[in-house]
Amino acid sequence: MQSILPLTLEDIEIRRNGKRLLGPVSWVLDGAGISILMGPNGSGKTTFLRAMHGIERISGGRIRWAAQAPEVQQAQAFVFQAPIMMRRTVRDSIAYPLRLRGVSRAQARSAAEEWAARVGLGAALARPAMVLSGGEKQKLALARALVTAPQLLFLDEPCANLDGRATHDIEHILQDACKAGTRVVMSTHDIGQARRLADDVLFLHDGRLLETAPKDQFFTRPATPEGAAFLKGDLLL
Ligand SMILES: Nc1ncnc2c1ncn2[C@@H]1O[C@H](COP(=O)(O)OP(=O)(O)OP(=O)(O)O)[C@@H](O)[C@H]1O
Repeated sequence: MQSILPLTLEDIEIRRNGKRLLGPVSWVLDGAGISILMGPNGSGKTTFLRAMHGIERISGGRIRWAAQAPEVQQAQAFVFQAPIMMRRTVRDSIAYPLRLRGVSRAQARSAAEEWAARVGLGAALARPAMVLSGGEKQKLALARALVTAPQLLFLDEPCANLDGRATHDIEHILQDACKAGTRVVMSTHDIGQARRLADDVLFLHDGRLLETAPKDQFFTRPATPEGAAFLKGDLLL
């Protein structure tokens, strides 16, 4: 399949009710690895991820992909902070994106079982997805996203409801997905997680992309006073 990357953002801006939520932001998403969005609450991380994924109306600027619409949609996935569950079992929920892509029922079920085991839901295959705990829903959402081996995966705070063990497992799954060729872009509040996972960091403040830097550079020599203050744990007003 043709690569959907690079994704080029040219001065994109998002405004709602006269308020600027994001932008203007320019960025090119390409290559391999894990990019991590950091920034204080309300700095625009979720809005930025949603804009790239194509589910946020753009008020200005341009978004360009290297491929056409159907491929672009099929080759990417998004794990939401509060994933929406279907009225299906865990097994069928994970199998669903494959069924949509025309994979046979038997193959989809077998891939779903493999992914359920990988995210630690192997014992929950027959349970309704709706009754899972918050952390289990996040794991299911990750399995449902990765079962199609997407070229590009967006995640919004994927470990927000998870304990240390589950976070560790998810981080390894993301690193494996990355090695298998999935480009990952995610937000996190957890500076430790960014240090563990990031290849590069995008630092947002007040809807503006203040820094884009390789991880080591951002953590040792942030280029802006806001970035430095954020890393020190100061409140950014
Ligand atoms: N649909 C909307 N209409 C109006 N304002 C919105 C809308 N969605 C988000 N906002 C506002 O846009 C700003 C950016 O929100 P966003 O959720 O993108 O930030 P964030 O960095 O992801 O925050 P957090 O870390 O708290 O999840 C916030 O001030 C938020 O209140």
